[in-house]
Amino acid sequence: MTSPVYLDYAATTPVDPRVAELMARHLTLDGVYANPASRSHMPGWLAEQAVESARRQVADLIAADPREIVWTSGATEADNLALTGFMRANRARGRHLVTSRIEHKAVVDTATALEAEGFDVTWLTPGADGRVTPTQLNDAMREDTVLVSLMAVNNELGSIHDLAALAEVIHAGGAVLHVDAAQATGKIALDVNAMGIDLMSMSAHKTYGPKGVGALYVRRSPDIRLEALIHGGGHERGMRSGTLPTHQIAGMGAAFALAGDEREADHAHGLAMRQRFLDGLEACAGVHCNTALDVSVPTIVNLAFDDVDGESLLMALRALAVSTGSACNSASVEPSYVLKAIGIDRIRALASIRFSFGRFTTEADIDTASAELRHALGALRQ
Ligand SMILES: Cc1ncc(COP(=O)(O)O)c(C=O)c1O
Ligand code: FES
Repeated sequence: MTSPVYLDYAATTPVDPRVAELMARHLTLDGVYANPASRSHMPGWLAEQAVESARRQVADLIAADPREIVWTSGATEADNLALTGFMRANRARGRHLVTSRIEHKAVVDTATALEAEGFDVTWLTPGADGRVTPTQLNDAMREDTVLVSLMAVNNELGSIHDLAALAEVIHAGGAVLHVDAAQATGKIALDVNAMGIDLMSMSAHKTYGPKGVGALYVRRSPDIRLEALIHGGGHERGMRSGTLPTHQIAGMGAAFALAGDEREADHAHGLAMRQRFLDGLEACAGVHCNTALDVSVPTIVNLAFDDVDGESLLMALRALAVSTGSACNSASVEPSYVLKAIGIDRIRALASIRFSFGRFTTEADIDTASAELRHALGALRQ
């Protein structure tokens, strides 16, 4: 069996070969293998240098100061640290958190756990374009609102939030903005100061870096206080203990440096691939776009198909590696909570598929995808 055409970049991207090569050099005796916390010898200093240079590369992509970057195991941990760490540390100031119904489970489930801990959560329902508006947010703000968590780019739809406009409302209300940017790094320009972002979760593996590493941006001025969730040796200024995985971190740094250098080229490639894909489906009847293309990243297209069932369609599309929604929920037979939240009915949500592509997707991949789809739709509708 030939391997399927990979169109699930939103679940994870392949590691860029330039990144993989660098990571390998950080694992063995010939390279930077020591514990970066070891202060008593040169191998330790070299490892520390590698970590600090990666910290600068990550900070540079988002126009932050390297001292504002805290390494984590991924965006899930960064989301947990941002929400739980912030709400617990700021309990005395207020107990109200605002978020949306289309956040990733790492935010949704953390906010739900905080509700059980006695915090109060307002769940905003975005519009059909997958976006919360500043007016809507303004209406949800209260005296005791301390934190608002909204994602930069939605992982199922690709929709982009207008963070700068939302941040204005949040800061006017005296609260802090946390952004889940797992799907945004390398896709849209990010500048924490220009956009008014106070906390931001990032992940390496959505941006051509390795799985198992991420970071949380934590604003220093004004200083954001967080209560640590992982206690131990006091690494990362006490915010996240644990020996730093030098090779993972170096990989994330290199991947983020490439993301900055290649963002425009990646974007242009994404637009061309999306156009080719949609052109290839023009002859198909009963295809609806769940993604609001004009306000979304070009690399995620969520489509609904009339008169077919999603599971049968996925089965018929075995030549393509695609999914009905997020990888985490792909074992579920329930329709996506994200599609439901933007007002898509159950039947259509069940017959929806997310196509996501990226840096290494070729025209031939796209042509195979549209041909397979045309064929499967024809066969299933007969
Ligand atoms: C929007 C969003 N947030 C968080 C995550 C989780 O990131 P990680 O796999 O790094 O924990 C993902 C990816 O699955 C995501 O798409
Ligand atoms: S963590 Fe995002 S799909 Fe699972």
